[in-house]
Amino acid sequence: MTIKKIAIITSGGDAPGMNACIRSICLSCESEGIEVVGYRSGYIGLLKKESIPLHTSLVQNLLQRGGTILHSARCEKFRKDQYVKQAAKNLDDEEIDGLIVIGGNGSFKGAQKLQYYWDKPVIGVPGTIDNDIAGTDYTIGYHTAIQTAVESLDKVRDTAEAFERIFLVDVMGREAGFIALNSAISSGADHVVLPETFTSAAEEVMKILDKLSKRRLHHKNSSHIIVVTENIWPGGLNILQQSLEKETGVDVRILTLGHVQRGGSPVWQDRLLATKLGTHAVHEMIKGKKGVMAGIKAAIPVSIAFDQIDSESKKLNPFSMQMLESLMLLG
Ligand SMILES: Nc1ncnc2c1ncn2[C@@H]1O[C@H](COP(=O)(O)OP(=O)(O)O)[C@@H](O)[C@H]1O
Ligand SMILES: O=P(O)(O)OC[C@H]1O[C@](O)(COP(=O)(O)O)[C@@H](O)[C@@H]1O
Repeated sequence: MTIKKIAIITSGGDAPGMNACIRSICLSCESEGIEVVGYRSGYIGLLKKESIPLHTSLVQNLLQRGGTILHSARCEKFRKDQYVKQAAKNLDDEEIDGLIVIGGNGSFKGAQKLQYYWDKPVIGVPGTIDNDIAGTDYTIGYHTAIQTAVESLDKVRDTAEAFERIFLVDVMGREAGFIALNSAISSGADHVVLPETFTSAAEEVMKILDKLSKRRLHHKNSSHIIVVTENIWPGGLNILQQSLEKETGVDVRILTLGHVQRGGSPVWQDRLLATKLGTHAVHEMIKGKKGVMAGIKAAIPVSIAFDQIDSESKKLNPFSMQMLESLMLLG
């Protein structure tokens, strides 16, 4: 089948580098003589037929811009088959020959369903700060989110040190510890609470107290930074704050980094990844591939079928986890 016109959506949590990916898709299509449109706000735009032509003039200077010019959204309706069928019909009505979905795991579930009801190709590109998509080493936005977290953690260290305080810093990741683990290592944090290793609040408090007392043998009167993955602490971080204040007598403060981790100009790793994956997605579509994610393995673009993406298989790096245990005791 000849591809004459394709569409793009950005769906789920936005991530720095989504714009760079849109640019890459448009430029690759331009050189192949393919027309490109974008639907606004993910699957919502697809259902409302809200498309805009993406001329190459529109994507100039987009490489370095955070956010997504197409806007993003979570569309609950799309979980129902009737709406997926409606989207397939809308794409046919607009004579679209292929769809590229830039998003996370949820967006790919929608893309997989759409592929079931639509005979033209649907290709996913992993875009989420969480890096929680199996089958790809990295996702677009992940490196920028870590950079943002590390810059904040460095600043927190300055004020924590001045007051000899303990800081609990809440970072994003949904149910995955990739941002937490790597921002903790890169900022020299004293402890990290990860969903992958969390057992119970009581056990984690014991671990924290043990680390703090060992660290104090080396560094008296020092500050402590504890990075905690969001949504993990039963009852919220103020419960941990209270128990640490009680046990140590030290002032404990909480900082939630929140959505700043999703914003900002993408770092070079995300620009490069987004550019590679956007181009790869277009080339794969031209070759006739469908129902796949364009991912990256050892710096080489790969294609993985949606039904082969095993969400359990994406693990934190075991070397990093071991290293963290030994380094954190020394500061
Ligand atoms: N099981 C599903 N079936 C169909 N569509 C889904 C499904 N899960 C998620 N989606 C669609 O993908 C959107 C984004 O999913 P979400 O999990 O919020 O973000 P992300 O794609 O970043 O993981 C949802 O709002 C919905 O429109
Ligand atoms: O913007 P919202 O709806 O508050 O969502 C917050 C969630 O989105 C994320 O920032 C990104 O997650 P997804 O890319 O999977 O959507 C998570 O880290 C966080 O838990």
